Amino acid sequence: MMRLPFLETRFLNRQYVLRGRSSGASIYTLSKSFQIVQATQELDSREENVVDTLYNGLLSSNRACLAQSITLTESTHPRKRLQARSLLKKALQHCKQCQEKDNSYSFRIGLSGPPGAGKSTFLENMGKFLTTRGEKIAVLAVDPSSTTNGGSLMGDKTRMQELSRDMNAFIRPSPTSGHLGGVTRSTNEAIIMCETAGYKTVFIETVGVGQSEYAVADMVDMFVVLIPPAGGDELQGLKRGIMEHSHLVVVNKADGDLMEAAMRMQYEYTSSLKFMRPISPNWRPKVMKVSSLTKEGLPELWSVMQEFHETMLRTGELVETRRKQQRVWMWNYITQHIMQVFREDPRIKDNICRMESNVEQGYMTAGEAAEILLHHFVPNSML
Ligand SMILES: Nc1nc2c(ncn2[C@@H]2O[C@H](COP(=O)(O)OP(=O)(O)OP(=O)(O)O)[C@@H](O)[C@H]2O)c(=O)[nH]1
Repeated sequence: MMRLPFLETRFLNRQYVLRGRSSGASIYTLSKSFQIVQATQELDSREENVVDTLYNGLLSSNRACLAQSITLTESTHPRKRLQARSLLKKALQHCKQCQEKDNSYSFRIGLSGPPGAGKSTFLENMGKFLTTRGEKIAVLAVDPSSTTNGGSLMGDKTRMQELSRDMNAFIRPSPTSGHLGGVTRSTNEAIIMCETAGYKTVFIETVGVGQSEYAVADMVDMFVVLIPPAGGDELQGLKRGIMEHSHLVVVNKADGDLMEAAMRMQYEYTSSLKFMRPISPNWRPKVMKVSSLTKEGLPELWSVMQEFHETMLRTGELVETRRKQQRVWMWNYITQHIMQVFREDPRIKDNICRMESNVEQGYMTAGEAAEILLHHFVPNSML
């Protein structure tokens, strides 16, 4: 047994100690059979107190505790990660008990749409509509662009001002750092925290309609795309992707001079549905139009959303989809993390470019280059 600061490492037969991040934030043992065990250590009594206070705060729906709990899950500090894990375990147990007791499942809704489609206005007014009916709603923003430009587009603006003052609403801007994997992981965990705090309707909002936005589709029950009535060529090109991923397309700004264009858009999208494979065996995607400004169509839209939730619960599809999603995410995180460790490994880093060039120029097959790199990484592996 070998001791490392903060972490206890278990050595199985042939294992290699790897630094998970350049900051040395986490240390992993990698076994011969590629089994990865993240070393852990018990929480001390102060840390346990922190976790208990946050958990009790969540149960009493304390918004400050909810915000702190989410911040904890976003931390990459090893001690904080340990606390986050302990808190998440309690939170998950609580959610599971609620589900088993009265089959009460939260409703996770992904909302995407190009900039300017009216997402903030929509969430502000839909949110108010729901909170006045006594619902508790959470809005979590995910800004995939923040992972490449280091800043959050959505965090910069003051959005949903009225809703943010509403005691029945909780709004959280996007985490501003980390790679997409990190951001989506934080969002997954933030959803659990919100649900533990009694926010039974959780909106996950992303800017844009592209590949990274569709990642959000894999963490929600219902994926909704909000589009403006006149989308131009760009939106036209994305139409197929939008239709393939969405349970519901909402044409916003169906008011005043834009009403006619909104109707045309609704018709066009409805027609193209005929040529699409249904996204679910129990639900046929719908195209609706609303005005977030005048609030027209919002109650009808909510009825359809509820119909979806009820159908998915009744048929068991919601539970089944969530199970699949969790499995997929687990492997996504593992893959992302291993790739990061691999690329940053000093034995690999300097050789990557050379191997890529060898492969590109035909001096080596892709398989051979991969084998060489993997041998540097796990010298005794049976490749
Ligand atoms: N006429 C009309 N205008 C709307 C409606 N909803 C939003 N808008 C306007 O559209 C513009 C963009 O609205 P936002 O809510 O900021 O849009 P967004 O999608 O959140 O934009 P980003 O934050 O840039 O992604 C604003 O000027 C809104 O007033 C609507 O239903 N009807």
